[in-house]
Amino acid sequence: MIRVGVNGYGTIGKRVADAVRAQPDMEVCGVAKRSPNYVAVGATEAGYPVYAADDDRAHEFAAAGIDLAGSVDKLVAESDVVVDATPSGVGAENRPLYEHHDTPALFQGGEDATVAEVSFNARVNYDEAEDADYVRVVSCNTTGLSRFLAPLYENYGIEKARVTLVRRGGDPDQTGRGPINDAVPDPISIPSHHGPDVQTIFPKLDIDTIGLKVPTTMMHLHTVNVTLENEPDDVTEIRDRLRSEDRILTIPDYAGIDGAGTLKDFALDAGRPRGDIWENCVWEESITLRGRDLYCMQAIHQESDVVPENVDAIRALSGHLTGPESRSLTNETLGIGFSRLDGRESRTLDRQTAD
Ligand SMILES: NC(=O)C1=CN([C@@H]2O[C@H](COP(=O)(O)OP(=O)(O)OC[C@H]3O[C@@H](n4cnc5c(N)ncnc54)[C@H](OP(=O)(O)O)[C@@H]3O)[C@@H](O)[C@H]2O)C=CC1
Ligand SMILES: O=C(OP(=O)(O)O)[C@H](O)COP(=O)(O)O
Repeated sequence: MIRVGVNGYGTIGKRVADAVRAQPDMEVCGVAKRSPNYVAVGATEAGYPVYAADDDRAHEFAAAGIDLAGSVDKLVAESDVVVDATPSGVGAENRPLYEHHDTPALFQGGEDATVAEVSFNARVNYDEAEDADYVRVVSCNTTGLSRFLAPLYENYGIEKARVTLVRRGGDPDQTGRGPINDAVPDPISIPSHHGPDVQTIFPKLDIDTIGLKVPTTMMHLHTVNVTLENEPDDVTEIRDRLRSEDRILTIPDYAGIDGAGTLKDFALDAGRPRGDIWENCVWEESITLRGRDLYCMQAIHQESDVVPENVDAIRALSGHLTGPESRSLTNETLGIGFSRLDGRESRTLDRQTAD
């Protein structure tokens, strides 16, 4: 059993902890939290030993009636691997703690790429993490782009990728974020950090990215334009390649899923925990070919798409399963890949091919 400690139990940390607990070869040895709020209460109710991320605030946990198992130092010492899911920049400050205990660690996409030896995506470069002690799981948007680009890169070659990222303003629990009535270039300069970040996964890829923020908490939405090196036979060939990817959910036109709202409703109806959508969500109708130019739109659930990647990165660091074995086990245990939309045809796309 791989003993996993989770340092930072927020949006990402709590999801990673639950996903780790679902694995037959892993156990959660504890989670570190800074504030004794409702999320900390949830951790105790879920049965996770709670450790203090900040010793100076330990007395606040006692006052709130939350028993602590110790300080984060003890959690790191007892873990085989630590998943650091603290806010951007804090992970880098924590790295000396992991080094001190000789404990391998994962960092998240809010950290600079220099925080770790390898930036990770399970579909593309699992093997590179096998010899590493410190791995960074790239951000939600970068994960979504890497999954989408991988089959295109492998099968056709990519001359150039151009992506506009319509970014959610904040997560549902981030009550202070916005905008609340605007569409804001973010960043206003081009490229956004996502292009260079994708290049930490595909070092030779030519990609430009543009970002803006809008007033929603649900999902990010990408418009993607890829100039392929070799022309596919037709658009259904692309659709079928995307369909065969384990962490891409393709949405047929009949489904009536017209945006992030219906996607979230679909996930809740399907009984997904917290309404999470671990897969990229690609609208089949949007897949369009003009010669070697491919156009497409996809939605990315920012709170959850990196969760299976964290699970696979833990295995990569521990080195006891291959990438395909790990991905398949993670998918099976979390329920990734099953969709009640499977096997249904998209009328519009088939018409487009017939034309
Ligand atoms: N949210 C998202 O959409 C995504 C986030 N990421 C990345 O994941 C990482 C975590 O983000 P997210 O889960 O959203 O963050 P949250 O703010 O939701 O959670 C952060 C957690 O870290 C704890 N924490 C805060 N400050 C410290 C500190 N100084 N030392 C130790 N622990 C601390 C918080 O504790 P407390 O609440 O008790 O203060 C909380 O438990 C970031 O790198 C982010 O960029 C990646 C993909 C998507
Ligand atoms: O990793 C994320 O997005 P990103 O890929 O735009 O950096 C998360 O959605 C966090 O984004 P935030 O930096 O807007 O909180």
